[in-house]
Amino acid sequence: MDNITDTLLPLRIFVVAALPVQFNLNTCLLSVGVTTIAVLCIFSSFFGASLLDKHGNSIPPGPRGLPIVGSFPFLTQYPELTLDRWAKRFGDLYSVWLGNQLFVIVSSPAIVKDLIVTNGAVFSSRKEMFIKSQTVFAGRGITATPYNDRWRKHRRIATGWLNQRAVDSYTPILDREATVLVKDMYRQSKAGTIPINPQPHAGRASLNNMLSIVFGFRTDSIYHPLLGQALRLSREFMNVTGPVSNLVDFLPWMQSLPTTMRTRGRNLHRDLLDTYGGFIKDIEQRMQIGATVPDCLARTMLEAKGQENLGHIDMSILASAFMIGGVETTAAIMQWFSALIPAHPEVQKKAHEELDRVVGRDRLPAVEDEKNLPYCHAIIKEVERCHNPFWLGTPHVASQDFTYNNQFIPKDTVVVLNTWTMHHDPSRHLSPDDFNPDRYMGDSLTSADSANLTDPYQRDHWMFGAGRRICPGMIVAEREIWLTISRMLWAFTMESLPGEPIDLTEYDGLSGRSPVPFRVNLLPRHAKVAEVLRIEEVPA
Ligand code: HEM
Repeated sequence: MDNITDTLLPLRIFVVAALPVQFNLNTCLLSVGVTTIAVLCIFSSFFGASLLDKHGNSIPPGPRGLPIVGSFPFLTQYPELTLDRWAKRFGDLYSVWLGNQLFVIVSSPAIVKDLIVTNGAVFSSRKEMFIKSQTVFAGRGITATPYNDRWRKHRRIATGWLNQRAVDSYTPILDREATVLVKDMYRQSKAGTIPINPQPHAGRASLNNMLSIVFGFRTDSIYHPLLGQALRLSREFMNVTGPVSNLVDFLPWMQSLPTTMRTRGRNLHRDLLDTYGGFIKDIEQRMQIGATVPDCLARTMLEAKGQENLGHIDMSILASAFMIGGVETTAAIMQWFSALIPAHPEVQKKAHEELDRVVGRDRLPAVEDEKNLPYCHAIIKEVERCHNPFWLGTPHVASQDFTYNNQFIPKDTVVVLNTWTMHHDPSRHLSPDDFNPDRYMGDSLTSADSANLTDPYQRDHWMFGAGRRICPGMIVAEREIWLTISRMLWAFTMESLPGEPIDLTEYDGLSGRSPVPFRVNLLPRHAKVAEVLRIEEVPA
């Protein structure tokens, strides 16, 4: 195919897509179709790249979508379920158009490995989305940065703070927050006599861990105003910047218009700088007057800012990426755990038996106990398989043309890991809709180690992404989740309330997901709970 035909192909795709619309509607609406085609002619240049490689291989098949907006309208609610339906129809590698942007959706571990891991040099970039990269992160932010030197620098700083040795050094922080979580739940539930909503407790445990690591301080109560503010910022970030959160990213002509989405993006940028940039300024001032500043990421960045050429916005956005990436995520797993366990008393009973046998009732489970508590370890993996907070992860981008098994993936294509489909593949996970931790018995690996397995079908799950952009916070996240969940299991029997079933299908959030608010009864399991937690008295 010659170049002219190449350039016109997207237009043809559009015209084909537009035909059923015109056919079904009355002649009055025909003019809408004609206008739409005219508009598309103007924007057809945005499709830009050729959709065939030099051997004539075309892009993977996929749903046709609607004129102009492509498949966007089908992905605004429960996108993971729509992607799963399409995977069944179009296969493990298929194309989706959102506005002028081509996405390929990858639904099999083998293809994830071939593309994202083995060909990591090609598939490790990010699309500079208008809202996320340009507006909210102002061209910075490790999560959104293309595969370039700036990303390498930020990734090096992040890994320095999140590697095994670093995580070992601040395990006392994670340990303290996990105990505080259980104590606060015990107190707020008045020793199990009134039901509570676990959400603020999970949120504060995660927030305090990240605040301590990034800024060297913590909040002292679930009513601290920073908790609401931090959770609001994370949620707003997930809602405006998710892979299919807004059409403005995919329709460039909308980007100069004063849309609500653009305003939200700008406000979020301002709020992140005010909040997290504000903490950095405070720390810098304290350092300038020689006050003591605890060891934390912000101090490290300030000390290295000359050498690393880090400006205030760089530091604020990197800190924001930690606060956004590290709070809502781990908190969501704790919440899904608290929502799932009351519905599975048999799972809870087995975990309690294991904890009594291995840890006993005189102390809380610790980091070292994990290897001897395979069932509790398996519960966590199963929660993560069933309720990955990010079904669509953070998409990668092809930085050059690539042909895979005779299917063409043009440069700048966005590549999405369809983790819902991979987590529910019955050939990998028998009866995938069941919550069944037994499926992970015998898998003693951490998720960080599991991600390095040669056989991608043996990997536990895909919650942390894959390849060179894989979540650098895995080690801290896993340790934090282990300490909080194993201690909740140790301390409480968790029960739902009569007449108040916990909804396990609905969720809050467009990109990051957590359960809709619910309450549970947390009954202390034995008389030693208060003693071990050193709770003198519970307020009446
Ligand atoms: C349950 C907890 C978590 C989940 C599910 C999660 C998930 C993810 C995913 C899916 C990605 C994208 C990976 C890819 O591109 O393939 C990611 C990236 C990232 N995560 Fe996490 N994450 C979690 C916890 C954390 C924590 C605790 C931190 C920080 C302390 C963190 C910091 C980051 C950063 C900085 C990136 C960007 C990496 C890059 O683009 O190079 N995450 N995370």
